[in-house]
Amino acid sequence: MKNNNKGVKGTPLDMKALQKEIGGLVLMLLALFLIAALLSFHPDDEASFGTLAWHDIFSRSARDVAESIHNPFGLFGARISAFFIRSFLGYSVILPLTAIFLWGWLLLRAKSLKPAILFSLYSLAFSLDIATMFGLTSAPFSDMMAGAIGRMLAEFLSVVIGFTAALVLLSVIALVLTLYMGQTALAEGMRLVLAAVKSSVRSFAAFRAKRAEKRKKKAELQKLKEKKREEKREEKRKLALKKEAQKKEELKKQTLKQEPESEPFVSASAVPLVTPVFQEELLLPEPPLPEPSAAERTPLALQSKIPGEPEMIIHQAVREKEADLDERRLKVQTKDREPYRFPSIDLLEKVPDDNDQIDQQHLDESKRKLLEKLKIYKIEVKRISTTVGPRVTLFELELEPDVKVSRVKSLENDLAMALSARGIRIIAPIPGKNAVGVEIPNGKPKTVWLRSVLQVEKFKNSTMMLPIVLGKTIANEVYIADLATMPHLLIAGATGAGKSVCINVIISSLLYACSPDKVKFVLIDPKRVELFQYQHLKNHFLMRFPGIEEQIITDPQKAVYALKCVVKEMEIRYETLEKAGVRNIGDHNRRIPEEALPYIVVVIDELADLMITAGREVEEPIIRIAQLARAVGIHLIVATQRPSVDVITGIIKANFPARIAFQVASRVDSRTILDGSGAEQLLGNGDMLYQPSNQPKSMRIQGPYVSSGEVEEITSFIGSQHALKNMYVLPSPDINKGNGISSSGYQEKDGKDSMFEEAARLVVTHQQASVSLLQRRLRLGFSRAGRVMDQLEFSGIVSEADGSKAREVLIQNEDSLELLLRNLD
Ligand SMILES: Nc1ncnc2c1ncn2[C@@H]1O[C@H](COP(=O)(O)OP(=O)(O)OP(=O)(O)O)[C@@H](O)[C@H]1O
Repeated sequence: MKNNNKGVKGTPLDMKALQKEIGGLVLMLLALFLIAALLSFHPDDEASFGTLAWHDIFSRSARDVAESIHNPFGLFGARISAFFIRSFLGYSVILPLTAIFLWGWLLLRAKSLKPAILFSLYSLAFSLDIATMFGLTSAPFSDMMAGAIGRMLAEFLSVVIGFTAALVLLSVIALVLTLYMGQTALAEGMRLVLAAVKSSVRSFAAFRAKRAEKRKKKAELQKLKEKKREEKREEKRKLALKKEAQKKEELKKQTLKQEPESEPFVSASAVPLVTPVFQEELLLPEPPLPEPSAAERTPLALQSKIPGEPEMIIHQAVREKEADLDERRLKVQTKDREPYRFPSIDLLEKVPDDNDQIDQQHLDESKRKLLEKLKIYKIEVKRISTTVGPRVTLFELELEPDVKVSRVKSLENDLAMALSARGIRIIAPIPGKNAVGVEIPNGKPKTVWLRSVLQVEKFKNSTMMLPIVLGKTIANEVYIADLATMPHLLIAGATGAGKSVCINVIISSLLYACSPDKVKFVLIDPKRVELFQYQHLKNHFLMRFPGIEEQIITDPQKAVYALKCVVKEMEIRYETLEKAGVRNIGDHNRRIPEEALPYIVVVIDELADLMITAGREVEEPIIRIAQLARAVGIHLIVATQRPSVDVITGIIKANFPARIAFQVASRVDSRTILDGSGAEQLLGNGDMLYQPSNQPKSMRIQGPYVSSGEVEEITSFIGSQHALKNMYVLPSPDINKGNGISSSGYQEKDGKDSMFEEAARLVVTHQQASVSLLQRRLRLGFSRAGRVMDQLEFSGIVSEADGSKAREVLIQNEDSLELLLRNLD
């Protein structure tokens, strides 16, 4: 017989109800998420994810972009809200989203869906009406209320029935909807929504209370277990002590039996043991630490072993093979048949005689304090090995198997206090090793001189394209990186920490390694004082810019121009490579050596100064170069003393995988630069953490020191030579045609957007220069409209952007505009 049990769980009917409930809950949560993301819309987020496609949302670059996102729902929330506001119905979409919530609620409660259908229709009609109304107006916030659909409908209506009739019609529709439908559907809908919200809040509160109760119970259970375990341990200990005492007693009896006539002598081990404390008191003191003799101090790779302490192995410092740089061919002939001489190494000051002796006393002292502190926290160390670097010593601690690595990491501040030293850094664990690293500053820090790191075989025989010496690692190894593979470098750190010295070292390395045919520099120095010494390089290494005299750029507006010239050069180079049928500059130069292209190194010493004055205008070309220039041999070195997210924006960071952090004020600053802490513990004076683009962890390096006197010597030596006949002039961003790599996909004419002239006429007719006007009237996307506005500014049609103030239209009437457009042609 068939059982018709409708109410029993597990029947098909019940499953259906469950599915509906789950569906309802999902709809409610989705609606709440979308509403919250929409209300958290932040206009700056669009700039951050501007170049990130939807499908890149899980990529590595997305993680960096996500850091600069203001929307609390992250990248996804930011994109969704921007989609609703820009491409859909603007904020008016909130009503249809509320309708989704209502659907969910009614499904969950298994109620009739009629009110939801009514409310959906009403909300859709009402939001379309409102969005179109805002689309008709040009109030500052109207763009955000209308969205693309509202603007499109407004445009259509104003063409078909005119602006006034459209406004009247829409107002009447809104009134009718509010008065008639509103009384029924809206009232009902709102009542239900309110009921749903109240009930959700109540359920959530109940859920939280339940969880708190559960947690409390769990904690009590844990305590009970711990107590029992402790009791068991105590019992075991007592038993062991009892056994030990019995053993001793027996031993004593035997001894007394064997030596009845001997002198009464009480040895420490023969004393009957009553308590473990007594036993500890009777232990003989450890022999005093032997003073290290002079002979012990000198050899490297020695071992120290103090009874009761883990043995210490001192690693031998790497001895770099020296080489005389002046032995190579110093005189070469440039492409335009001018002789060129490389600077001699003798232009750098002689390195003071520095002995390699290890400060053994400081080493032992640091080790003792370190172990003492670890002992307090019950962290047992099996073995220690040390490597003495130029500024810090690395203690590698091999821990007992049961010690957690994270415990040592949490002691960073306590250890710093115990050793009364700044600059203690804990690496837990050391990558690839079963050990924790503790870096402790040396008692007597050593300066690493530029001459000493250039005079090595590694540099002399380097096959790198653009070798730059970054300094010495903790093992005293000279570290050379290839700028050509980096391919761009971000340098950040507090003022006075060593950024400028580092830039001088990098440029000097390149001057010692490359001829003027191989590398050229674009130097941008908004601080005006850092790079002026390189003026001497103007006839050999510095790029020229069309229309401006200066070769070292200090003015922010000229910096934007110079960067745009570099972007143009990059585009032309792409065309050249395409024509030659090669993939990168290396292949091109090998295939057509007579037309070899020089590498271009763009140095910006103080990005913050540029970002403050030129903002997005400067960010845009930097990002374009950073994203595309690697294959064509253009490399950026950007330094800043302000490691904040408004200077190192997510998108800049995403495109500079190789970074150097000098000492910074806080952990937050360190994170901004390196995505991890550590730079706040650095010592200044060239002590850096270098994050290579191809490795997950940063490494500590001591940067070399080069004085401004030495830089002056090198540059004036080069400047005193015959000027090159053919100087490299960058193309003007506007004059040259062609755009081989236009990533935006829109047509360009003479470097300008195809809508440029129409946009110019529009802003002059309306005497209003806003990006939203261009978006609305010319149906351009947000970023394209922004670019067109930049072109209008560059052609002198509108003023430059000034914070929140609207731009001014600089051309008063259409006749003057036509004249200007003809001249631009
Ligand atoms: N590698 C180094 N070795 C030894 N001392 C150094 C090193 N680098 C920098 N210093 C010392 O620190 C001082 C400041 O360095 P530098 O001018 O490079 O700092 P900065 O970070 O560029 O500062 P700012 O942002 O104010 O320009 C130098 O004058 C020098 O005395």
